Amino acid sequence: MSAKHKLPVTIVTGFLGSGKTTLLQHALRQQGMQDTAVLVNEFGMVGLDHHLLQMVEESTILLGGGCVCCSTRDDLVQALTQLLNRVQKGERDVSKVVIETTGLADPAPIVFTVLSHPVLQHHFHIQNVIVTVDAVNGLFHLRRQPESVKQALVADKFIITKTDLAPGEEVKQLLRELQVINPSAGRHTAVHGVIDAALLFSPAVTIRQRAADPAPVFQEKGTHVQDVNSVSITFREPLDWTAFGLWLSMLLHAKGEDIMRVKGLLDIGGAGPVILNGVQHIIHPPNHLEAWPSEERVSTLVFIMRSVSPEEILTSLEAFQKAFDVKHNMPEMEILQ
Ligand SMILES: Nc1nc2c(ncn2[C@@H]2O[C@H](COP(=O)(O)OP(=O)(O)OP(=O)(O)O)[C@@H](O)[C@H]2O)c(=O)[nH]1
Repeated sequence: MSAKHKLPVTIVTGFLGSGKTTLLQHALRQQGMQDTAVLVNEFGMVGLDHHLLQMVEESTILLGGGCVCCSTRDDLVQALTQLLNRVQKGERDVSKVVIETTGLADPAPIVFTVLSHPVLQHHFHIQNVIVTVDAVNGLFHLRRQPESVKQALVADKFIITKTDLAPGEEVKQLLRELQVINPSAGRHTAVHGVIDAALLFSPAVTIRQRAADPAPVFQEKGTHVQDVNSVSITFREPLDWTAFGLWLSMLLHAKGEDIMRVKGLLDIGGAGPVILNGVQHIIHPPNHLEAWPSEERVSTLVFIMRSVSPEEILTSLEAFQKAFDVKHNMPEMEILQ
């Protein structure tokens, strides 16, 4: 396959909760995006993003649990190889591929995998590395979370999200820091994911040799997850939304900086679930879905945190239930990773 016939791959990365899924949901609905194959990778075994993306792109593939940059590159190879087979047999029309990474991924190994794999390198090329940066938490993440800096370093385009929630001066400061870290990357803003897909997916002009360098890939393999915990809590009966909200607010108030991400698909008694989205201490307005994505109607809550143990979360929940006499709803906990 000649270079010009290789399928373009766009990697969408960005720190936890910075708006990757929101950006893609919006982009995939636009004209010219119909033949896009989407691969989603999530930290922790419970994937929720693919449910959201499936609403716009029915063939969204969820890569296995863990982080695509260190533990599941084989999954990535497998998923791309399978996709290639289907395209070659004429079973699928695909004009581009999008890989949404976890919020903790180092995108360099993903780029390296595509560029160096003996089969993939002949059929795919990396067109763009898009990095979403949350205007509210971006500076904090760049200073505290090494993964956030690694993502910024390989960006072809920064998409600054949530500028509706951040003061203009903070946004300017964030832009200045990004300029210092990676002056060659383009910088754009998107509120609630609204951006022209043509601009988002236009080929990057930056040079990628740096990201394709294999050396850091193996040195850094897996290191970022060392002090990160992830836990999934399920409830088999509908939740009391008010009591639940109170508990979560109290928990985030106490541990705000160390709980990096909360995501939930919650049964609060309606026809469909509520999607809960928290980033650091901010809980975004919940999204009510009309129907459940699968037959099982179970509330799932996923926490990703640094320096907080899964047991602390469960103990806090149980203490709250006891103190407020919340009946039923005994949680089941599964420690991920
Ligand atoms: N106000 C506001 N909220 C936003 C914006 N972009 C995203 N959000 C909200 O931020 C939350 C997290 O967004 P996601 O798109 O799930 O973020 P993500 O990067 O895919 O999250 P992970 O996959 O967990 O890393 C959701 O509640 C979004 O609705 C924005 O520009 N403005």
